[in-house]
Amino acid sequence: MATHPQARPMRIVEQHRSGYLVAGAPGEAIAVESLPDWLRRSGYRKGTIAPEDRAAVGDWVLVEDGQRIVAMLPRTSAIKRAAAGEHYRQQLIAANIDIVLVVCGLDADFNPRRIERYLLLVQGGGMPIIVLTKADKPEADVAAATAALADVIGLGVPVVPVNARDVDSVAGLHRWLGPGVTAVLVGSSGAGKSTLTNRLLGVERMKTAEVRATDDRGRHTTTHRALIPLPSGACLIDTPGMRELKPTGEEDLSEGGFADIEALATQCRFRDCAHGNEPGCAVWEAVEAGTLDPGRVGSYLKLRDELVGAAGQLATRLAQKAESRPSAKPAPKAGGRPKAKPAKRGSDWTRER
Ligand SMILES: Nc1nc2c(ncn2[C@@H]2O[C@H](COP(=O)(O)OP(=O)(O)OP(=O)(O)O)[C@@H](O)[C@H]2O)c(=O)[nH]1
Ligand SMILES: [Zn+2]
Repeated sequence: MATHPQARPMRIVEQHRSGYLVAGAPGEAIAVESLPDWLRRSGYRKGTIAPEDRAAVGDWVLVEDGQRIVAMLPRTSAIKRAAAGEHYRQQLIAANIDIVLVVCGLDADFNPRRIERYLLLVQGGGMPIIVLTKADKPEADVAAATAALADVIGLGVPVVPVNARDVDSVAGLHRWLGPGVTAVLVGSSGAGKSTLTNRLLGVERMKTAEVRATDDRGRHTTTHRALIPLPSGACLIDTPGMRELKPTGEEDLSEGGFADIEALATQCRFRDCAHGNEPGCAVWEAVEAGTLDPGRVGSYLKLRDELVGAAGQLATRLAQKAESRPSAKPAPKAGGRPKAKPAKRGSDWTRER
């Protein structure tokens, strides 16, 4: 800010291929020019800015003359995902998030495994709160759902059953959505994210969230804004990118919804226990003792394998990046090493504790 005394801090409320919409106050949406570096195609070439280092919805930037981004301010948090495609890429979905509302319906969509997966994938992106929508439906069984989520609840994650169509019912969420708080919604299609957004906004349809944006060709397009100010003073981010999360390889299984299994794993006889059929596996012993749900172990192992795959791709990408650098600096350590334990299927269990 000292470098750009004329600039004003503004927040990214919408991201387009050609640029950004920013706001300095609720309701604003001003099209601004992006930093030239952010428009350049990223690759392994020297000097290109990685996609995760460019501004995303929720980022604060410095804007000069109300039309040009001149700098990005440091982030407090970020939610990333691995982008789809042949090459490993990270994609930043949203930045500066305090609260993650994991939305799941208490209907046929209810799936505690999916909730655990979301909890893992959004870690580091804010405090999670599980919102169980459709609690008003006859088939909704709040007690059974709460019981199925006992392990996650035990980790301190709040669970709030609501009727997302009812303003009074969602009012319980306001205690987490005070002024200055930024929340993001995740959950599968039909879970009730738009319905919940409308009730939190207190209006019908997402009309107030619609803006008329001018793109660089001067055309007007009506878009759904990604960052929506709520009457409570909080901001709600609802981006399509949140709807399909893939692990980046940087997630730490011990910090997500599987912290209890990771803690158990430290008790396994072999330090590199893959929790397959190794003797002395504390994880399977807990299943046999009836204190751990085998279904959770199954989804834990599946996610762990996905993480190992993603971590391998991430490491390859970082190595390529380091190689393409002219000054042969050593590869960056942070983030380069997969945090997920390698899945050593059928390892020879040599490293006994
Ligand atoms: N009875 C009842 N119906 C709900 C509730 N929440 C959502 N619905 C209904 O479920 C359907 C899907 O809700 P949406 O809000 O569109 O779901 P979404 O998560 O935004 O879905 P996508 O936009 O596809 O990601 C709509 O018909 C809603 O009216 C609820 O708490 N109770
Ligand atoms: Zn084990």
